[in-house]
Amino acid sequence: MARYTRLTEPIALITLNNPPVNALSSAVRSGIVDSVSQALKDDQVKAVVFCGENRMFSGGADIKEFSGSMSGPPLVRMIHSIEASEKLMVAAIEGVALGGGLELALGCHYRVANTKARLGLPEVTLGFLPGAGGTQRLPRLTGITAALELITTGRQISAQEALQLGIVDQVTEGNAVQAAMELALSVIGQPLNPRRLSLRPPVWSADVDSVCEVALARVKQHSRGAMAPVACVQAVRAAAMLPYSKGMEKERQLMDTLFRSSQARALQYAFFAQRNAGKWSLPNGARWNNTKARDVQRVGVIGLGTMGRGIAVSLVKAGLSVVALESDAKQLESGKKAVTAMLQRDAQRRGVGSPLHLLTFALSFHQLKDVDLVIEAVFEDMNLKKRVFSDLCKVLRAGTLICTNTSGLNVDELAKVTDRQHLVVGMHFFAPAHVMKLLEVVYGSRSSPEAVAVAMALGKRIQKVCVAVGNCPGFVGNRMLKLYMDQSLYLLEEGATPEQVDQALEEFGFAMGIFKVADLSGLDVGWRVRKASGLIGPDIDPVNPSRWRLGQRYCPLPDMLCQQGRFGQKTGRGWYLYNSPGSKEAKPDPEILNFLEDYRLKYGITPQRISSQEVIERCAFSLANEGFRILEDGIAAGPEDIDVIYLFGYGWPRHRGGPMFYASQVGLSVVLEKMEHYHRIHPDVPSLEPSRLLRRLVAEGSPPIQQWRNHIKNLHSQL
Ligand SMILES: CCCCCCCCCCCCC/C=C/C(=O)SCCNC(=O)CCNC(=O)[C@H](O)C(C)(C)COP(=O)(O)OP(=O)(O)OC[C@H]1O[C@@H](n2cnc3c(N)ncnc32)[C@H](O)[C@@H]1OP(=O)(O)O
Repeated sequence: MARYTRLTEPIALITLNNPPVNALSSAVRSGIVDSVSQALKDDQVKAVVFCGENRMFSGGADIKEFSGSMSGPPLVRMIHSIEASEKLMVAAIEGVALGGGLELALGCHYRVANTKARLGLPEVTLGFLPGAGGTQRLPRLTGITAALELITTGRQISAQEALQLGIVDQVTEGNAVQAAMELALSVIGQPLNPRRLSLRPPVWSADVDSVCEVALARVKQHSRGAMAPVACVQAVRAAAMLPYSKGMEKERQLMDTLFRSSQARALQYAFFAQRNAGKWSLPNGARWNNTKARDVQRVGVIGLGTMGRGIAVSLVKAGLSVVALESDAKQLESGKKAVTAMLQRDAQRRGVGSPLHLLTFALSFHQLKDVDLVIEAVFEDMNLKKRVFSDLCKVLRAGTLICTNTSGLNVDELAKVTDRQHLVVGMHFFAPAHVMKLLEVVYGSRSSPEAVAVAMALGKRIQKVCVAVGNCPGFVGNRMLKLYMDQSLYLLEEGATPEQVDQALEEFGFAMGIFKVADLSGLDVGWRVRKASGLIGPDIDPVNPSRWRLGQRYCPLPDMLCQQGRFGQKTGRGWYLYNSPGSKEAKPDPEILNFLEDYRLKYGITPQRISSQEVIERCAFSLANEGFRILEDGIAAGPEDIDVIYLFGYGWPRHRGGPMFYASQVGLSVVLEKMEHYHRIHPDVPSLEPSRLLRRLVAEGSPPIQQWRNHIKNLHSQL
């Protein structure tokens, strides 16, 4: 796990060997300790160079170990003894030096990095802080301001930036191990004390307190209730105010608290859930590792509205060649302008050449004849999409995949109009498609494993977090969203205000409350969908609309707002008031409060006091309850996939893991009890009835979330 090599020069090489990222597992730490002791015992060895196998220094401490009982040599002590060693220690950084990996390098007396290396302390993203001395050593190298920024954000930096900040001593285009050896030979014998960071005074900033206050205010504003960024500021402040040993005590204290927190558990769960999502599986047994994806080079994008533009930009940025099609010249021209401007801006920002040569704009389907895959992104209308699909079949080569960017329409129904049902899948992007990371890849009943593999691989290539999901109305994300939205609306009927609901959700950690999100997306979008689905029609009285549709409770409030032309931000009025159409600052609107009061009076609803706790329980538990139904139906392969969808597509706070993880943390029996309670009070809302899977998991002793997949398998095998 750490290989010791005695070189001909007076140098020993210690190679960390724990693929794929050389994480500092207990075995690796033991290997390092043994190797260092071997080097110290060998009188001929004057210097030690640390490096990683496969040109990868280290991805840090082994995150998997954090959920068990930690054994082996502690990282803090190991790094301390490396720093205190009487022999010269040099880190040769290639690939990445992250977290504990960088902390190990900071314990060395010199650091050399390859130009392509990336360095960082991302522990904050896992719910704690660089607890192996990173909060105390880094500020002593870079000064407080830079250390605060790096540690509180977890940002990874290039070798070049690391050199500018003083984190590495040398950057090389060539082999970092070779360069580290040469550096070692040139400094052997020089005093080591000045190189021991723990002995250095911190690089003082004129006013540590005010720098830390500013940092604290910034992290509080962005952290949405996450504790780790705040603790990171406190630890770095200690580095500036206290001697090293006291600073280390503070780091340890803060680490102890964070390490045990549910937030750290949630963030570490999210780390693995995200990586797990790529390991897709289908109910027929096809999986990521038994299905080959063929290569895609040329993609057609149909429709250059908001979604199509974002999709085209994402594809071109990843180096794919794109044919973008519109139905008329005017729309093509406006799409072309927008896509070109987005790509040029991006190239300018990143300091790279413009990729516009990869783009072709077209008005005729015939120009798509050579593409490997098409993504249809026309208006969300089944008949229109069907027309596009059958037109496509007339021009596409036999093996070309047809993907639909629908947010919830039936993929099987669309596939039926084609001559290649096995090559049809959904690719549900989220707006704005060039920014949002999530991609739901929707397999229909006839989609071939290869088609799913191709869509997943393409999604990964354009840097999306892809989740394979089954075909049902709304798929996973929007199917759950509907119930979340319904609950929020019922809360308004029962006495809450949009601000009150949003405030509770934002305090919980959502990036934005649901009513602000609705205003941003445009209330008319849902209105159109409800009209198309027959929920609103000529038989509904527009003045006194019924609160009962299709056999269950229905809230007509959003329809009534739309009738008043209140479509949200774009019209300057929605659930909130805006200074002008298009402006973003949402202000409470007294008109809405009167409107809600009149509505309750009209329907004889006595307003109740709604607590924040009730808002969270009804919204979050409804999401989880529907998540359980999705698992029962086999639409998602596991709870982690659902959580990834909510983390990357719906602003669920990462430090709460996702709705399914949250339910597991609150306790499944508590969630069951609450759902039973709310269903008793609101029997007209069938979705509040606890799902079968939730009941079953509780009956089986509420197993940890990592075991739910087995229970679901058993449930399916009994059906
Ligand atoms: C009880 C109270 C006690 C309290 C006190 C406790 C004191 C304890 C002190 C401990 C001090 C610890 C201080 C240090 C902490 C850390 O170092 S935490 C880890 C910090 N590092 C990271 O966050 C990096 C995470 N990894 C990445 O960002 C990326 O993986 C990568 C390294 C940049 C590589 O990316 P890519 O090539 O895209 O590959 P991936 O798909 O992401 O990963 C490949 C597989 O490797 C697994 N993996 C990656 N990193 C780690 C890791 N650090 N530990 C374990 N496993 C890791 C990843 O899950 C993938 O696995 P598979 O999916 O199985 O292939």
